[in-house]
Amino acid sequence: VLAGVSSQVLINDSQAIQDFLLDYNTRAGLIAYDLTEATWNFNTNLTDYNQNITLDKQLKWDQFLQEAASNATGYDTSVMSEADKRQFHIIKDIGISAQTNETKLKRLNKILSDMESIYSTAKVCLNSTNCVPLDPDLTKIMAESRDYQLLLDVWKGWSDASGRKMKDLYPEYVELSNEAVQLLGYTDTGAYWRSKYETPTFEEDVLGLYNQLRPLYEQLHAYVRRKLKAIYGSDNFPASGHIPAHILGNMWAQEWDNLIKELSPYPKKPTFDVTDEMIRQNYTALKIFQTADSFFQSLGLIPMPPEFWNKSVFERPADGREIVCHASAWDFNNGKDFRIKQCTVVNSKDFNTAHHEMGHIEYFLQYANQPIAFRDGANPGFHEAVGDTISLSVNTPEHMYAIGLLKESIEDKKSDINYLMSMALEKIAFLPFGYLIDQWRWKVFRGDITPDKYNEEWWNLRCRYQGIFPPVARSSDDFDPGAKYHIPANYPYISYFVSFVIQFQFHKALCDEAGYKGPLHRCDIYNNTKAGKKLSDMLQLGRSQPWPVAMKIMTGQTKMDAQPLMDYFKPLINFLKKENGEDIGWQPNCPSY
Ligand SMILES: CC(=O)N[C@@H](CC(=O)O)C(=O)NC[C@H](CC1(C(=O)N[C@@H](Cc2ccc(O)cc2)C(=O)O)CCCC1)C(=O)O
Ligand SMILES: [Zn+2]
Repeated sequence: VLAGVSSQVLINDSQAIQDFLLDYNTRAGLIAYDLTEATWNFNTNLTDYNQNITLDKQLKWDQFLQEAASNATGYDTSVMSEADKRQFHIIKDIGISAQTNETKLKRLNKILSDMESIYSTAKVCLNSTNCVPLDPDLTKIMAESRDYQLLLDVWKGWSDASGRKMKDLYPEYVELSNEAVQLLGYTDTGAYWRSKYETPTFEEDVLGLYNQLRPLYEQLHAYVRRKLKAIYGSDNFPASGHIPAHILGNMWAQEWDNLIKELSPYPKKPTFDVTDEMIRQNYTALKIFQTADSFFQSLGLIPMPPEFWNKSVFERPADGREIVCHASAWDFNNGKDFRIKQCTVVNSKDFNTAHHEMGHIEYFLQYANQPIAFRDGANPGFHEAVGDTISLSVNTPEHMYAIGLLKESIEDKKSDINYLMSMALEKIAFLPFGYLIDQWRWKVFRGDITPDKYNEEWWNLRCRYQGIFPPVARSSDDFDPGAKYHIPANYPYISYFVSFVIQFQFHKALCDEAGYKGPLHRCDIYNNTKAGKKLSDMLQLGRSQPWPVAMKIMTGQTKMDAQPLMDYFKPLINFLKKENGEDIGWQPNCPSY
């Protein structure tokens, strides 16, 4: 007997198609608002009560998506416009919400919620009475301490308090997530995540970009290694050439700009770190966001709306409640309510983070009139690049001088090198980290890395790509990937690697549009509404077109291109090549103890 082939007649009436889309957008907006509100309440007050409400709303949202995706298959896309075809495709492409087995879906959502809670409430006891969280305490120690052993205790303590606690949840998550996306025809979760780029050669493209940029990282790594050897003594540095993972000013060694005072090539010249001046001028968290908002407005972009100022959380609440301190930007899907949650500390790092988060909000605002299916970045890297592109202008000595956070701008070549070094310690240092996180996860989702090898393979990638190594032997009970927010929070990460490349393309494009002629690293598009218009023309598209269309609107061409980044840092790389000579590189494998 033939399997019951449903010979359903596809609906091809144009009015019926428009009615479906209108109904979807209306209902999706309301249900998404409910879920976002509940998730916000939970993230800003991590109680079981709030978790249960959030999980209940999540299930309702998943079931709505399943129903809409199922109904959408009843329509004949061959009679539709390209735009409507694209909407229907996205409406059907519902990811892990596709899991129709309610028990499995609830278990998957519970595991994800629990992993993020474990991370966000983890604490390290510095002594028998003082146990402190990552934000701001451990972050501050990792940034400011130069005590090798204290840094080691905090680094190990954090991994024990976070990653170890979720070790057994992760394999279960992987299995349930893969099973869900396989219902949509994806081979595994990594394939589903990569499909957001709509680029068949995406993995090769990012590998190509990484290989192009690797020489810049090798030069920076060699310079920093030599400087740190002088500080900590060469005993702690193995012959393999790796740097201990805990002495780079950051819990994950992903950005090294907290070491600028020790690493500045010309210590007698300014380092352009504005933290002290911000404190001297009594900057508050609110003033940081007002300053960011005024830059966006100077470009003619949309100002932060009243709800943003009334409902955002700009500081860790003082009432002792547990919250998710990891910064984030929220779109409540009603065209009016947009918020940032950030446990802001008054320093230059959080000043930049505020611009990064506001970049997300500006994107939300610019595409608010798009149908819900199109309210997303042209690709996930675009969403991450908006705020950072603005920050490339904001961080210039010229701009910091213009807003009174620097008493002087750059007056000579040495200061210029110091500035490029401070930017390289954030942008070049990040590249291998931004690349490797999802190399690990894509392999885990594919089954190329099994649970018994999770931690070993994590460190093989960290040793190989970052040229760092774990300062204490790792045990089979460790789960160091879980010590990095985006793993328990289930955020794809390659979007940041893409962003760190394309933000320099965007910066160059906007500087060209503004008629700027000087070196790229000194360009500040402040007050330039012509550049602002080019940016908003791209942002308004949201995800309504494939990202090469958005890239062409911004840069005149359709590809990711590392050249603007390499041009930006050229003077520094020349300096480093002279400084480093032949003392560069490291063995691919981790050093043995
Ligand atoms: C509702 C919701 O969750 N929304 C999403 C946004 C969206 O998808 O709409 C969101 O808010 N994600 C949070 C995440 C926070 C930050 C982050 O995690 N950054 C990476 C990498 C990095 C490092 C340096 C840098 O300059 C830029 C990025 C890290 O710190 O490792 C913390 C500091 C900066 C950005 C973010 O904003 O991307
Ligand atoms: Zn972001």
